[in-house]
This record gives sequence, C-alpha cells and structure tokens, in this order.
Amino acid sequence: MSEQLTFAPSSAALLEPYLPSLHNGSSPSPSRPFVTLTFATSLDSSLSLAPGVRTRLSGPDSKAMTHYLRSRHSAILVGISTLLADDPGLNCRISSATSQPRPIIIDPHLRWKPSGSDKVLQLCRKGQGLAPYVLTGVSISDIPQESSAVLYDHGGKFIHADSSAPGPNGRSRFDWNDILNALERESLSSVMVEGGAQIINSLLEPKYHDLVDSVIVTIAPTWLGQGGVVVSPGRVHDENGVPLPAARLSNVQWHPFGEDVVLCGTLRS
Ligand SMILES: NC(=O)C1=CN([C@@H]2O[C@H](COP(=O)(O)OP(=O)(O)OC[C@H]3O[C@@H](n4cnc5c(N)ncnc54)[C@H](O)[C@@H]3O)[C@@H](O)[C@H]2O)C=CC1
Ligand SMILES: Nc1nc(O)c(N)c(N[C@@H]2O[C@H](COP(=O)(O)O)[C@@H](O)[C@H]2O)n1
Repeated sequence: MSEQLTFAPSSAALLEPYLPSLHNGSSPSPSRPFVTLTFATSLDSSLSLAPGVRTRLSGPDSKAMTHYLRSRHSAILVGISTLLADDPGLNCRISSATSQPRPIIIDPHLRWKPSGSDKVLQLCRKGQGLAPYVLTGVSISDIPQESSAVLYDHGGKFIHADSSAPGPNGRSRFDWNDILNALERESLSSVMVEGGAQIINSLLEPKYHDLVDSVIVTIAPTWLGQGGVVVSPGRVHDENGVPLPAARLSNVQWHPFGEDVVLCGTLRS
C-alpha cells in the first residue's frame, strides 16, 4: 500500500484563488488549459543537487500541498530528464482524491523507452494513477513498436507535435502554445507544470507569461550548493541593452507549511 497523504480544508482554502475553478476546472481563456507552474526550490534556486539526482526538498506538509495540487489539475507535466532522473509516480496520493492527473512527458527526441518497471506504469497497473501521454517531435510511424505497445497497453499514448520552434543555443523545441493546444485537443482543462529546470526556464520566457495562470513555489530552508539544477530564466534587456528582471510575480501570498514556505502569485500584469 503506498503512502496516503491528508491536506486540511483550511489549508486548501488558502490556495483556492490560484487554482482552476472547482466548478468546471476551466481556464480564464476558454481555448487553452489553466496552467499552474509549481515546483520546490532551495534557497539557491536549485531543484536538485545535480542533473539526474532525485532530491527531496519538500517537507511532509508542503508535499501534501503538492499532492493536493495534483488532485486539482487534469494533467501534470514534466520534462524527459525529470522522468529519467526521478522515475516519478506522478500520481495523487491524497486519500480523499476522486481523480488522478494525466502525466504529460515532454520528450522531443523520444529518449524514453517505456517499460513495465517504470514507476508511473506500475502505479497505473495498480489503479493508482494514469499512464502518460508523451509529446514528441518524432513521427508516430517512426516510434519503435515495443515502446508504443507498452504505453498503449497501459492507456497512454505518444502525441506528435512540431518541435522546430527556435530555442536557446540554436536548439529547436516545442512552442508552449503548441504544447497547450495538444492538451486542449485531449480535453485536458488544466495542467500543473512541475519541472525540471529547462521546462520551467522556457515557460518563464516573457512571450509565454500570458499562458501561465498561477505560480505556486515551495521554498525549502536549505542551500543545495553549486552544481545544482537551477531555475533561472534567460536574461531580458531593454532597448539600450540594460538588463531587466526576467519575471516578477503579482498578487503574491506567502503561506508557511511546516518548515517550508509556499509562495503563490501570478505572472500576468
Ligand atoms: N524540486 C522540484 O520541484 C523538481 C525537481 N526536478 C528535478 O529537475 C531535474 C531535471 O531538470 P532538467 O535537467 O532541467 O530537465 P527537464 O526535466 O526540464 O527536461 C529537459 C528536457 O526536456 C525537453 N524540453 C524542455 N523544454 C522543452 C521545450 N520547450 N520544448 C521541447 N523540449 C523541451 C528537452 O528534451 C530537454 O532536454 C531532475 O534532477 C529532477 O529531480 C524536476 C521537477 C520538479
Ligand atoms: N514538490 C516537490 N518537492 C520535492 O522535494 C521534489 N523533489 C519534487 N519533485 C517533483 O516530484 C516528482 C516526484 O513525484 P512522485 O512523488 O514520485 O510522484 C519529481 O519527478 C519532480 O517532478 N516536487
């Protein structure tokens, strides 16, 4: 039996202004899903000790908060490096949860070879979570049959999306509008974007700020030190080349959860 978490209604009420509507789960924009950017960070803005190293930052109370968020979104999105590094469950372990979020894996070059031993698929077989939808730039006809079979048998699938949008260092990637359009086509009305750093840094680019409905960050009272996987979006400059803050939150609230503090805000002006 996996761990079961509880989250007090009084704590849930604090988060309500930052969550998709309880009534219909919808976004303020009817044509795309509600987007919550959420992650746990150290005091030096690290998500983990090093690439590929699963690192616990959240204490029990903020962890329960994260699982409450999972209960309130129809999808939970992570990058492929997070999936390969953490072998995460990506399910909701709140005892009172009535639904599970759909895991979305951003895997433009198809690095994941699904196997029955992946935790996310084990949980699916136990009826404790859903199988992932994998967004990839690879043509569906080029995906190895073994990979498709494992994923489809669990109720997941590969979804092709254009991965030729220009990214940093001349690398191509998905445009976030295309990612959200793909989720909308799957009738997923809300998504919590959990990470890792490349995913978060790309979503924090100014051109995507209007796509993000809320930001909920757990800050743990620890410094992970140099070499961590860092959230720090690309630099923004004014017309004279003077650096500007990359992003700033409005409508800010801070809530202590155990030893951690949870910062809630919005990116749009
Ligand atoms: N503390 C926390 O809340 C969290 C921690 N993590 C940690 O973060 C680390 C992984 O982070 P990263 O190495 O930054 O990897 P990542 O999980 O952001 O995945 C990076 C990969 O995702 C793909 N990708 C990202 N953005 C894309 C875009 N816009 N279009 C197309 N493809 C895109 C690319 O293939 C890229 O190589 C792990 O150590 C994990 O433990 C991950 C999630 C949450
Ligand atoms: N909220 C939060 N706190 C931490 O301390 C974390 N390390 C993470 N990581 C994210 O959660 C995923 C693990 O999920 P499961 O517990 O296995 O379901 C991990 O892959 C990161 O996305 N999050």
